[in-house]
Amino acid sequence: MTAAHCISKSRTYRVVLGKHNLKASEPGSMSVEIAPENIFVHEKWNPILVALGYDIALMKISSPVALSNTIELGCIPASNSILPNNYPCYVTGWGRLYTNGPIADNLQQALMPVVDHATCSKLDWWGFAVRKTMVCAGGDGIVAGCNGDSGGPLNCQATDGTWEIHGIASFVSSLGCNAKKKPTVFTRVSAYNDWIAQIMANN
Ligand SMILES: CC(C)C[C@H](NC(=O)C(F)(F)F)C(=O)N[N@@+](C)(CC(=O)Nc1ccc(C(C)C)cc1)Cc1ccccc1
Repeated sequence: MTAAHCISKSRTYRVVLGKHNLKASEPGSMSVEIAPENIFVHEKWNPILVALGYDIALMKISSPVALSNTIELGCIPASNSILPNNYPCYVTGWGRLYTNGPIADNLQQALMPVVDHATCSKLDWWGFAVRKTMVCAGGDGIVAGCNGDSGGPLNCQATDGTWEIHGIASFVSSLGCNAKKKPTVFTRVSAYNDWIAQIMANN
């Protein structure tokens, strides 16, 4: 699962599993080529109307993957589950370490509390650019996702200890990744359970 805005017709993709340092060869990792017909971008995604949402895509891995201590599953949340304001989640990714900075070699993680829709859609926050099909996190003016984190997960631990992927990194402010009152905006995965199920059932 990734962001629709990461997918372009002119590129081919491979999924790399179990990675930590992108510059090292790591025994616990493996990579899988993805054929174009196995990439499913939400049909309502519009790259010039990012604010409408639908920034979600799925890739089907053709061969089974062995789970290990470096390759584990993240769970899809229950349909329409909404996390409360300040719920602790973590953004992870190899995106820029700060606005216009270098991308990370090692996978980074950052604690970013959820910002509820009521707050995130305030006029001096994201206003109408954020929909209920999105989830916001961060916005403290310090910690944020940044470009290159696109398509990455917002990881939130459920009360039973399982890790759920509540968000797919969609956008940050052009004023700067960690602009105050501009939390990182994620596609809310729990808004797309039916679409995900339909794609998986038909492919
Ligand atoms: C490709 C765009 C549509 C989404 C892209 N997303 C990301 O970088 C992500 F957050 F997912 F990691 C982004 O935010 N790109 N920026 C280029 C910013 C951007 O385009 N943001 C944005 C914000 C809102 C909207 C719509 C919802 C009004 C569109 C784009 C990153 C950036 C930020 C600061 C300095 C330099 C680069």
